[in-house]
Amino acid sequence: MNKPDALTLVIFGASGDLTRRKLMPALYLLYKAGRLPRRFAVLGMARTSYDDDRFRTSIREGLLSFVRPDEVDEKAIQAFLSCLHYLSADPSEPEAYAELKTRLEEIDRTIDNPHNYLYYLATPPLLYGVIPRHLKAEGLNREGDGFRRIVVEKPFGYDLSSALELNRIYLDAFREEQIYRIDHFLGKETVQNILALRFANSVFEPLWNRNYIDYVEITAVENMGIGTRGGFYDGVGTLRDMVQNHLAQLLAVTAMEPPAAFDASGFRNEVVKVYQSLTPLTGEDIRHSVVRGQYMASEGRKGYREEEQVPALSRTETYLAMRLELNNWRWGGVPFYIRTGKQMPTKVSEIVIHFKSAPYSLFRCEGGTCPLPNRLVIRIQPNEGIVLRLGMKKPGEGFEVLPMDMDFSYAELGRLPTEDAYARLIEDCIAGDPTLFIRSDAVESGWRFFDPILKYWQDVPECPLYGYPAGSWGPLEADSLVARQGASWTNPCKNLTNTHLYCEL
Ligand SMILES: NC(=O)C1=CN([C@@H]2O[C@H](COP(=O)(O)OP(=O)(O)OC[C@H]3O[C@@H](n4cnc5c(N)ncnc54)[C@H](OP(=O)(O)O)[C@@H]3O)[C@@H](O)[C@H]2O)C=CC1
Ligand SMILES: O=C1O[C@H](COP(=O)(O)O)[C@@H](O)[C@H](O)[C@H]1O
Repeated sequence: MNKPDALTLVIFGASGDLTRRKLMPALYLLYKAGRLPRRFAVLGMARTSYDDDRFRTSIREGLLSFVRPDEVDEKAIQAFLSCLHYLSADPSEPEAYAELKTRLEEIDRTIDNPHNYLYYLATPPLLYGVIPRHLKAEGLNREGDGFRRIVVEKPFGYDLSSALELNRIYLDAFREEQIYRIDHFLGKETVQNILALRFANSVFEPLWNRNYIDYVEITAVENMGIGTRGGFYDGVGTLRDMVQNHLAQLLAVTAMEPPAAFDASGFRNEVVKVYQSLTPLTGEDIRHSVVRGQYMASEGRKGYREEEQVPALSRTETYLAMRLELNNWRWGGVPFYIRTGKQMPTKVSEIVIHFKSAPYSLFRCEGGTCPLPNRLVIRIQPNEGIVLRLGMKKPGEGFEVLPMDMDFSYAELGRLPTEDAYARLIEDCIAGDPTLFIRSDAVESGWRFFDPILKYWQDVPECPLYGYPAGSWGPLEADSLVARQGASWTNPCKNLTNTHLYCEL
C-alpha cells in the first residue's frame, strides 16, 4: 500500500448527508485504525455558515449516530475531530477557489503537507462539472511536489451525452489516473469476493458459461422508500440511481473474463468488454424486456407520489426489472435478469446463478420431490455468504433426491464486512489505486447501452409505468418477463433449506 505521509482531503458538500452518514464514519474508522496518513487534515467546504467548531460538532453528532457502538471511542473521536476544518463558501462561485487555495496553504503549513490534495465531490450532481473547471482555473489541479486526485460520486452523467461532456471536462483538468469515479458497490467486500470465488477457485470457472448456465439473476432491492430524498430522486429514477452504476458493476464482476492481472488496467479492461458486449436494445426490446414500476400506498406505507417533494403525477420509476444479453462466446444466449426497487419486502442484494439441469435424469421424482438444477446464490448483503444447491439422496429406502443447500457464511472468515465500502475506497484513493473505480471508457460504454431506454421512455410516454403495492415484490409484469423463458425470480426469503442466512419477513 502506497500511503503518503501527508494529505489534505477537501470535501465539497461537507454539510450534506453523504458526508455525515458515510464519509466521516469511514474516515473515522480509518483514523482509529491508524490507516490514514500520519499528517492528515480534512477541509470541508459548503455554503452553510459553519465555522470549524460548529462543523466538528455536527460531525461528532453524525459519528455517534452512524458508527457502530463498539467502534465509538471518545478519545479517538476527539483526536479525529481536531483534524477537521471548514470553509464556508459556495463551490459554484469562482471566487471561492482563491479562498480555498489560501486555506489549503495554511493547513499545509500546519501539517507539513507537500500539497497532496484529494478532492471529494459529495455535492448534488449539478456541481460535478462546475468544480473541476474552477479547480483548474485556480491552478488547484496542477501537480507539483504533491499529487492532486479527484473523487466524484455517482451518478456520473444524466445520460450518454452528459456523461461524455463530464468526461471531457474532467479530462481537460485532470489525467485519467487522477480521476476516481466512485461506485460504493465495488467497495463492498462481498462484491470483491465474487472475483475471489471465480478466479481463486478452479471448480467454478469451467462451468461459468453458456454450456452450463441457464440464466443469471441479479437483485438489489430495498425495503425503504425514498425518504427525504424526493427532490433529488424524482429527477433521477432507478435506472440512473441504481441500474446504470451499481447493477452494472455486479453484472461486470459476474460476467467478466479473467483479467490478465489484478491491477487497474487488467480489471477495468474486462469491465469495459462486458459493457461493450451488451446486446443493444431496440424500441421493441425495451417494450418487451424492461419493466418499470412505481410504488403505491399500501398497508400503512406511503405511495411514491405522496412522498415529500415528489410531484403528484410523477412518472419517475422506483422499480426496474430487465432482461439483457451479452453478445460473446461465453454468454451468447444466456439471459441475465436484473431487478432493483424501493419499498420491497426486504433489503437484499444477491446474484443467483442457475445451472442447467443434468443432461439426463437418472433419478425419477419420488415422494413428490424431483431433482432440481444446481443453483449458486451469492449473497452480497445482508448475511453475506454463498449457498450452493445440490441434489442429495434422502437417507433410507428408495432413491429420493432432495435439494440441499451447502452454505458458507462470510462471518465464518472471522470478521464481518462492516460499513467498509467507503473506507476501502477512500483508502484506495489515498494510496493511488484506481482499480475499483470506474474508468471513462466504462462510463461511456455503460451509458451507450442504457441511454436508449431513457430516450425510449421520453419519446414514448405511453410506455407503461406499472404501479406496485409498497411492500410487494414489484409489478407482476416482472414475473411474466422471466416466466416467458421458463425462469422465475428467486424469493430471497424462501426456498432455501438453510434459512439462517436469509431474511425474516
Ligand atoms: N447520501 C447518500 O447516501 C449517497 C449519496 N450519493 C451521491 O453523493 C452526492 C451527495 O449526496 P448527498 O450528501 O445526499 O446530497 P445533499 O443533497 O445532502 O447535498 C450535499 C451538499 O451539497 C451542498 N449543495 C446542495 N445544493 C447546492 C447548490 N445548488 N450549490 C452549492 N452547493 C449545494 C449542500 O450544502 P450547502 O447547502 O451547505 O452548500 C449539501 O449539504 C450526490 O451526488 C449523491 O448522488 C451517492 C451514494 C449515496
Ligand atoms: O447509491 C445508492 O445506493 C443506495 C443503496 O446502497 P446500499 O449500500 O445501502 O445497498 C440506495 O439506497 C440509494 O438510492 C442509491 O443512491
